[in-house]
Amino acid sequence: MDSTDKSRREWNRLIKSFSYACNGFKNAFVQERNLQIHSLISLIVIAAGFFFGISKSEWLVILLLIGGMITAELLNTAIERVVDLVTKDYHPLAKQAKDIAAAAVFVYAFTAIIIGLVIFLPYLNII
Ligand SMILES: Nc1ncnc2c1ncn2[C@@H]1O[C@H](COP(=O)(O)OP(=O)(O)OP(=O)(O)O)[C@@H](O)[C@H]1O
Repeated sequence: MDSTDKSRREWNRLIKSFSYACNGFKNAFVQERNLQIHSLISLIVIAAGFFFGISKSEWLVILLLIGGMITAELLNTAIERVVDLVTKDYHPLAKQAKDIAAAAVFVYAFTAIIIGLVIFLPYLNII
């Protein structure tokens, strides 16, 4: 196999991985109301960023928060699916796994809200 074939196969693998990730996002988005709500809030925050003309460093923080929030929600969904795959019966460890994953999203969301307020409140001339 020459190097052109090898790099074509690498590209195909990369494209396949990307399409699996797109499918994963689509599935989670269609089925998870929380992910839809977080995506909507993200769009509102982006619109607010344009409206208030926030600085470049503020944009970087906001984008990091949005990416982190959606990533946390996706990981939470993945954990829920794995738990449901392992058992449909009540199990204290299943409960712990789901509740801890949900807590991770909550902690991230709470942090994001605080940082969001620190960024946007000065633009509202409230503080
Ligand atoms: N197999 C299980 N064993 C024990 N507790 C479970 C099990 N499955 C879910 N639970 C618990 O029941 C509650 C509801 O879980 P559920 O799977 O409906 O997710 P959820 O928190 O409603 O999230 P979502 O709305 O994203 O589905 C949670 O406290 C969860 O820990």
